Amino acid sequence: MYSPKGLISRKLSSRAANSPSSSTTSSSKQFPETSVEGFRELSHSHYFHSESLPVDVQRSKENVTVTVRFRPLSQREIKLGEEIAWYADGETIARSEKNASIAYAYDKVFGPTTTTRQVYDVAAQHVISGAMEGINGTIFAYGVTSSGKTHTMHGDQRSPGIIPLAVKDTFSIIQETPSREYLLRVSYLEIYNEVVNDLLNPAGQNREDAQAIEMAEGMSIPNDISKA
Ligand SMILES: Nc1ncnc2c1ncn2[C@@H]1O[C@H](COP(=O)(O)OP(=O)(O)OP(=O)(O)O)[C@@H](O)[C@H]1O
Repeated sequence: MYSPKGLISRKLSSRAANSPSSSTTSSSKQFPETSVEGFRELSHSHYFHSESLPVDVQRSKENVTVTVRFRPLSQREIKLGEEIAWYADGETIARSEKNASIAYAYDKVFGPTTTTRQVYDVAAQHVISGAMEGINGTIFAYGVTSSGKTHTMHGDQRSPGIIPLAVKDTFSIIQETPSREYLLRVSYLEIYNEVVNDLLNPAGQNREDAQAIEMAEGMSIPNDISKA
């Protein structure tokens, strides 16, 4: 369901302005070209895709939404004298610092001060509530190395990521709906260089399960529900 190197979802309305390889995108078939093109341009950001209902139903009638999150420069990058190359111009535009005429439009663009909670509320929460009502949904993050995918998806105790926030919401909904019986299955996967890694496999190369379990325990999920 989740990859710390990337996140996916279902309705896309990625629109890239001034990009030769992308125009208004209204179907998921056009998604790969549009997202990959934009992604390569945005080195300190990553895409956040969510399926199910769009971020803004009034504005978008697409099944897939694409959200961009810019992270702040790291201390190391600041020391190296690196500069911000792209910034969030308003709520939907990613604009080049060097050439203001180059801009890409998305369903939502978050700047470096945005919290993961805010990203979750806008771009992911509706996928979880939809899934609990039987609407299939997918959320994935996609971006270059160090763009912030793990920070957004996994997070830490201080700033829980999309996965722990989604798990918490899922169990809250279960708790609030005693008349219905739920069966939850959980997997934790990473797709890297087209290889799928099972992050819950103790023999796997890239284990993040210990940290994930620690975080889930810290979120006090009631015993009777966590065993369901
Ligand atoms: N929104 C943010 N605010 C503050 N720091 C961030 C943010 N996003 C990422 N970082 C920091 O940037 C660094 C790189 O982020 P992260 O490890 O999440 O990237 P990644 O895309 O998962 O990288 P990789 O593909 O190499 O696994 C980390 O130190 C992380 O804490």
